[in-house]
Amino acid sequence: MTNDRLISPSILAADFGNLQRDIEMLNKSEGDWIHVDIMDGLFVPNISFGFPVTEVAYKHATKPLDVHLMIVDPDRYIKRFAAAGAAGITVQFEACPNLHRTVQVIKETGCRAGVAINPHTPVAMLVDIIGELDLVLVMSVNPGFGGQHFIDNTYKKVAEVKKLADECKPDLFIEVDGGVDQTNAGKLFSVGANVLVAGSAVFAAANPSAMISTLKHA
Ligand SMILES: O=C(CO)[C@@H](O)[C@H](O)COP(=O)(O)O
Ligand SMILES: [Fe+2]
Repeated sequence: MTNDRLISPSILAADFGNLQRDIEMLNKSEGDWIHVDIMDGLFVPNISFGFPVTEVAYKHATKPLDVHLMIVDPDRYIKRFAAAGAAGITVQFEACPNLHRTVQVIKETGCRAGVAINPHTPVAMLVDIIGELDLVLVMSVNPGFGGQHFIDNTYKKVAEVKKLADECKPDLFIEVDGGVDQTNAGKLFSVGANVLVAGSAVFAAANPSAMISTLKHA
């Protein structure tokens, strides 16, 4: 497995009536992680799901759970998501007034620590913390919903994260999330992303597993 072109399909777009089936499909696919979107109706204007669904995903998955917390005050729930099966936990920069402490709490659980930045948040806001992170997630839509249109300014931001990472954190995972499909995946990898999240592109495809392969080799 190469480490520079990972795909993290988002189960937000899965069929929740057939979640076990969809996770088993992901297990057999070329996908690397399984992206789990947690939305609280406060940080974002939508509620997705919480611990029970995360636990079901963990029970059936043979791949690491990549948990994306779009919630206010995430410190309250980090340990519980780790116990529910997260391998990595990503919090939103905009939801964390004491970000070093939050990252420390994630690391204490043994999970990979990630920070996501919204489309309007400059990459420069991460300068003083990037060395502590395992993953930076560049949001390419405003978080809260699947199926939104990819924001083109993301390419520039990914290149900026890559430049920073080359200076102080060469093994950083640089993840992109929102509106990722076969029209932008290749360019995202070429400007420095090494993990792509895809929900609608995968689960709306006639052959989701083949779409995962298409994205991975874009
Ligand atoms: O975090 C989010 C949305 O806020 C994502 O992870 C979505 O689940 C991606 O869905 P698509 O844009 O790929 O449909
Ligand atoms: Fe996400």
